[in-house]
Amino acid sequence: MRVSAGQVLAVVGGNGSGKSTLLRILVGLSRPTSGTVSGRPPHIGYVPDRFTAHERISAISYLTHMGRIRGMSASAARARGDHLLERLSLVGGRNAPLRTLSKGNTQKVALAQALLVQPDLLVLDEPWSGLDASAHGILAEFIGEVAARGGAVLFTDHREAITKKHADGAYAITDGQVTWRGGRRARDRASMVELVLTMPSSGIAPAEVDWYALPGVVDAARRGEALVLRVARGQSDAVLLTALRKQWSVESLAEATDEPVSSTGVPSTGVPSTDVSSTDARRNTR
Ligand SMILES: Nc1ncnc2c1ncn2[C@@H]1O[C@H](COP(=O)(O)OP(=O)(O)OP(=O)(O)O)[C@@H](O)[C@H]1O
Repeated sequence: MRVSAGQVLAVVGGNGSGKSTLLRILVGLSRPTSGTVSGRPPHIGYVPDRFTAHERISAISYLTHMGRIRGMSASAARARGDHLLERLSLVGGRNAPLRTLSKGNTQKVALAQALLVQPDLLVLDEPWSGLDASAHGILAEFIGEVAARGGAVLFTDHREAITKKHADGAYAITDGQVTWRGGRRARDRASMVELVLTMPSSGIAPAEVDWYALPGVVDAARRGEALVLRVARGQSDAVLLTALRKQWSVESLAEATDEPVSSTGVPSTGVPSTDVSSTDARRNTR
C-alpha cells in the first residue's frame, strides 16, 4: 500500500476486515506481526474510531495539553484549538468538560486534536460517523486543506458515496488482502507543480539542499544539468524561495504531469511517501 503526498485515499472493507488495524499500523500505534512501514512523515494527525473522553477536562484545556505534548507553546495550542473548535461549531462551547459532550461533538474535539499541528499525514478512522451535515462540509474542507498543503490523507468509511466524493482512490481489504480499487488522480495532478532548476549563468555552483526535507517536495531528480522537483502547489513558493537563496536559477514552473519525474531520483534523508507492506499486501502493488 502506498500513500503519496497530496493524495486523499480511502480504505474500504466490511466490519472486522481490518481497516482500523491497518490504520493503527500506519500511524505507529500497533506493530505488525510481519511487514514494514517506511517513510512515516514527522507530523501525523490521527482520529481513532473510538475516542473515549470520560474526562472532566474541558475541550480547550485538552487541546492545549495535546498541543503542548506536540511541542507547541500553550498560547499557540490554545489559539489553534479555539480556531478549530470555532470552525467545527462545537456545541457546548470550548469550556465544556469532555465527558458532557455528545458523540458528534466529541468527534469534533478528536478531529481538532489531529489538526493542532498541520499534519503531513492525516489518518481518519470513520471520521464522518456522528458528525452532522454542516460538520461534514468542514471535515471535507480540512481534508482538502491538508492535501493542498502537500499532506496525505487516509480515511475509512463504509459508504461508497462518501468514498467516491472525498477520495482520489481507494484500497479495499478483503479476506486479509489489501488491493488497490483504483480511483482518479485529478486532485493529485492539479495540486502538483514541476519546478525545473538549473546552474546559474555565473557558473557558481548552487549549495546542496536536502529537497525531500522541504515541505511539499514529493520527487527530485536530475535531468541532464537540470534538477526537476515535483512540489505540492501550496508549498511551491517556499521551495522556490529556498532554491533562489541557495543560488539555483529557475528555468520553469509548470503544472506537473501524472508521472513521477524519475524513478532514480535524488538521494534523500526523508522519504516523500509512506509505504505499508506486509506478506499479504506485497502481492498487491499499485
Ligand atoms: N491482518 C490481521 N491479522 C490478524 N488479525 C487482524 C488483522 N486485521 C485485523 N485483525 C483483527 O480483526 C479484528 C477487527 O479488526 P478491525 O477493528 O481493524 O476491523 P475494521 O475493519 O476496522 O472493523 P469495523 O468496520 O467494524 O470498524 C480485530 O480484533 C483485529 O485485531
